[in-house]
Amino acid sequence: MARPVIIALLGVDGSGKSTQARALARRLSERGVPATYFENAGGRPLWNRLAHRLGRRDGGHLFGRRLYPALEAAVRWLAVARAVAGVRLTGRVGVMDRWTWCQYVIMRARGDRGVRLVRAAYALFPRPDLVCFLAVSPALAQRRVHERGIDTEELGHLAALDAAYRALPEFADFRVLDGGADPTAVAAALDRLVRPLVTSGSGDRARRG
Ligand SMILES: Cc1cn([C@H]2C[C@H](O)[C@@H](COP(=O)(O)OP(=O)(O)O)O2)c(=O)[nH]c1=O
Repeated sequence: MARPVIIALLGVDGSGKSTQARALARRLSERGVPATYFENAGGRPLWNRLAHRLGRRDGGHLFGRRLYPALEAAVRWLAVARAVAGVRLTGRVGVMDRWTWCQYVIMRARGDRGVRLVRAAYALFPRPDLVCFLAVSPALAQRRVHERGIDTEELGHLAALDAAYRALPEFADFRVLDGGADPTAVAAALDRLVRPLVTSGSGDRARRG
């Protein structure tokens, strides 16, 4: 059985990952390349809702600065494991909204300890065949998050996330797309990068090189 293709979209909150990843999975499936969208979240909205209910500011405030990142990393580990199992069992292309790096980045941006430990725990996950970083200015990201109306983001935090992505040792291997561009242009750019990896009628990888 051929190893299924995994495509990951990364970027700060509001960069358009979810919108673009969902649309990409849909386009691929419509074109005869069965694809599934996976949201590899760390459960932050859930933790925050729980915290608000218990009268705390957010998940970090409720669980503390050591336990909260561990909980978030564990939830994301489970999500990524489920996504990897999903594509391996079905052979479908996996379009990943976030990947392991998002956890390291959020921990670095918050100044959490334990990134090396989390990296070790995530080391068993495969490297996606294509990783796209949707680059947006913190101001645009903040505006989009605000308009989405689910949560809010500090400008400084968005800038710290962006910097943490760019500081990743793997960043040079990511394909950087202008996430602030018109969504149809972003989708077209994604399609151009994805096309050589997939063959119509199957989720199998079109072998490169
Ligand atoms: C991609 C995109 C999203 N949006 C909106 C849709 C969402 O309400 C919000 C955030 O997009 P979303 O795809 O949810 O971003 P992320 O998953 O990276 O957090 O911005 C735009 O207004 N313009 C765009 O080009």
